[in-house]
Amino acid sequence: MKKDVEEILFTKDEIAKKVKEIGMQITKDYKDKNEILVVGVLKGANVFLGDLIREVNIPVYVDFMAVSSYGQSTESSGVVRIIKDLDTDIEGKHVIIVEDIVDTGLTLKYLTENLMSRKLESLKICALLDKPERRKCNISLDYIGFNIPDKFIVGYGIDYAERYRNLPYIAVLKEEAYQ
Ligand SMILES: O=P(O)(O)OC[C@H]1O[C@H](OP(=O)(O)OP(=O)(O)O)[C@H](O)[C@@H]1O
Ligand code: HPA
Ligand SMILES: [Mg+2]
Repeated sequence: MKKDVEEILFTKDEIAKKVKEIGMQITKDYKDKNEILVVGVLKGANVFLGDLIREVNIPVYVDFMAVSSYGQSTESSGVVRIIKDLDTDIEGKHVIIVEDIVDTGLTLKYLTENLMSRKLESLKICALLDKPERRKCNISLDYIGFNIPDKFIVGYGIDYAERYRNLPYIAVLKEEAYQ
């Protein structure tokens, strides 16, 4: 796995520091609410969500949606498929969508429109990584960890063709690894 890595963008410690900061900010912003519901977007956001909720110091409920648009490619198919919907009714809830990466933005556009139709109390978006150069639609992010350049990255939950999710850091993949 490591031989396929061109460059480490963020180390394990840098990620942990950033996740802690985001967790503190969420705690502050929602301190007057009884609870929040965090919706993780599987599979990529799984690792980030696991670390993030342990840095939030108010009652957190967790649910997941699974969507996919990249499959075996480094380019979005443009078609977002729901593979698993939420288990719970989110009407009246304060919801935060937790994403690993925002690239074209198509996944989040689809998800926000879908969740907004369920009459929730409030909706915010938290993404660890933002690749703004590649955006194909307009979405506003409430919590962002790092801005990244227009390169295909892996690690800390994020895959290429289902591989590299278990790298503890976030890295740029060598081109030959996916050609
Ligand atoms: O902004 P976009 O261009 O839509 O890309 C971002 C989405 O793409 C990845 O998911 P993917 O479809 O690869 O599924 P996965 O999380 O199971 O890897 C990533 O985890 C985001 O959910
Ligand atoms: O840079 C990326 N890497 C892996 N998966 C992704 N999905 C959107 N962008 C990316
Ligand atoms: Mg993927």
